[in-house]
Amino acid sequence: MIQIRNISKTFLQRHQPFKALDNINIDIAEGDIVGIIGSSGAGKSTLIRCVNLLERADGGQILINGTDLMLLDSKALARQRKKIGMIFQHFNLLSSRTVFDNVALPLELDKADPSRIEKKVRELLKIVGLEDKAGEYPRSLSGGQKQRVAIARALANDPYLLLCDEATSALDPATTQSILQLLRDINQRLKITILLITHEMGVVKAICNHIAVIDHGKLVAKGTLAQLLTENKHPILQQFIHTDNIPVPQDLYVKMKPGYAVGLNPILELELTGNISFDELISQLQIPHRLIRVDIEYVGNTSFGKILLHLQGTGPDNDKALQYFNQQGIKNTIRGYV
Ligand SMILES: Nc1ncnc2c1ncn2[C@@H]1O[C@H](COP(=O)(O)OP(=O)(O)OP(=O)(O)O)[C@@H](O)[C@H]1O
Repeated sequence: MIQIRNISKTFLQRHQPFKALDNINIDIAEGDIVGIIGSSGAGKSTLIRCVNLLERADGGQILINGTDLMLLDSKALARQRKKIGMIFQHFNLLSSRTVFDNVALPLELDKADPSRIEKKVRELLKIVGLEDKAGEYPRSLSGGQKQRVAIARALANDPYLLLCDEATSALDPATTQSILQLLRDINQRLKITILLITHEMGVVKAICNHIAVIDHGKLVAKGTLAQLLTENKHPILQQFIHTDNIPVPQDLYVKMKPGYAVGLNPILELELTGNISFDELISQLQIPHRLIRVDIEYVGNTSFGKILLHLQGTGPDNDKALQYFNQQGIKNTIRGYV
């Protein structure tokens, strides 16, 4: 269990104190993947650096299974730090060392014997899928491969916690997915708790069980993604929900009329914001209809996103359906009539 307790951090900016973190409290359970999100300058990097004391907070506690890292002397802190791995946006590999030697570095610093280093590095390279790259130099690797090397290096001392500072921000979407998959595997297979910071909502949606939202140095929300989307309306969370209108397909668009006329049926855009699941909505909609487009995501037992629907019941039936949506608090917009 990792407990971040009352962590504040003040920097001097042009001789003036600036509070980058203001009394942050977060609990991280063993085996969790926690994402810290927030806009640029919110304090994410500062917070993650306070966790392994790369940055020393003004006050507060960083409790790891009850031990407060802030109170340790430098020797004891160094011992604890070995058990906290960290990866960065720009990988931070040593260009003069091969892949093998980059991964071996923490073990060499720890004065491990060569046979143990050999065995451990081979094992780590296998975990990250780079067994065949041991002798290469970082310059000949892709961004994703470099991050894999950095992950292997971060795992060298068998950490219980992995800190990821914008670890996928320099990678393309496909590579991002593969690195996230690797992080998920590591979390599950090696039982390593992960604390990551990101400004990419996709990253959080892909792997985090819990989320903390930081804004101007303050913790403004925390919980599961589903909880945050349903209970907390902080503007930063709205980015999770699709806001663009769904385009009406061309064949319907050309026939669409702006107002009701006898024989026409409404084309509706519905917005699901977590209060009802898509499956439940469809099962409750007991009138003829056609789903034109569904752009939703499942988060836990709820659904978020938009649906374009052509109601095809009788006039009164269509009205009843609209009434039902309103009663359920489902935002609905009539885009036109066909
Ligand atoms: N060493 C420092 N000296 C002075 N101010 C600093 C220092 N480090 C960070 N800050 C300030 O603290 C605030 C938070 O910075 P931080 O890097 O933690 O934000 P962030 O949320 O990680 O942003 P980004 O996503 O852009 O990296 C910023 O206003 C930054 O200018």
